[in-house]
Amino acid sequence: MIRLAGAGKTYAGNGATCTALSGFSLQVARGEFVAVTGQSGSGKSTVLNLLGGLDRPSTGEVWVDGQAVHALPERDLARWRGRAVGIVFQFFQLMPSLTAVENVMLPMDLAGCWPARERRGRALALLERLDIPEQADRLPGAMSGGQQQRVAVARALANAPALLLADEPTGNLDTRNAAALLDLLDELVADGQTLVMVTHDPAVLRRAHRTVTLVDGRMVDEREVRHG
Ligand SMILES: Nc1ncnc2c1ncn2[C@@H]1O[C@H](COP(=O)(O)OP(=O)(O)OP(=O)(O)O)[C@@H](O)[C@H]1O
Repeated sequence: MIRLAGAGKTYAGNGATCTALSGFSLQVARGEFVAVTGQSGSGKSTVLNLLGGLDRPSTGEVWVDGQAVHALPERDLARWRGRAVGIVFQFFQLMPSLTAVENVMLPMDLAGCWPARERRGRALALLERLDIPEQADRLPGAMSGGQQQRVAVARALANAPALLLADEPTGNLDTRNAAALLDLLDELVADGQTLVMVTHDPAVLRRAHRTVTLVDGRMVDEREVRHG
């Protein structure tokens, strides 16, 4: 259902070109959890950016849930992304002036996916799902990092995206909060959520169904993870 086929990304600037990704192919099944790893600069974020339509491939194709993302005109890309993809970042990136429930409602308001009268209830249900219903009316600045990241996951799920993307989501959390967040992400995957995560964290790699390793923009290893 998700497919990168021969995807490449080259950046041009100052007369030099930089190849961030080269001939990268990956298929992710519905409900699968794939972790992408590799050293700094190896191309991990580029993979995520292509899957999320935040960037376009220089070569190759990107398919998400039947949509040819590489072929979408610029004007349709942001709209598609808002409905089909949820993204969680290392530094949460919540709107500081909005409460937790308002942050979660924002993607619904922007995409117009759900009837206006249902959005607040849906956002509250997601905060409940992420075990932080009591944070609904608080501002991000008054929450711990772990709580903020849960709000960010709830926000990413607001439009029931076909694909959840996460870029080092535990990178700014302590061990206990990181483990709690990973438990919640495990539960979402067990419920059928497709997840692609960039990470350096060995604890995350052990939880994935499959890991993909990049070196200098190329896949050098792909392996199934044995569980239990
Ligand atoms: N906008 C850009 N312009 C020019 N070069 C870029 C751009 N974005 C990424 N690159 C280059 O592409 C390569 C891959 O970058 P990418 O961010 O995908 O790596 P990464 O594995 O995610 O790194 P990190 O772990 O440090 O986030 C790097 O050499 C980077 O410098």
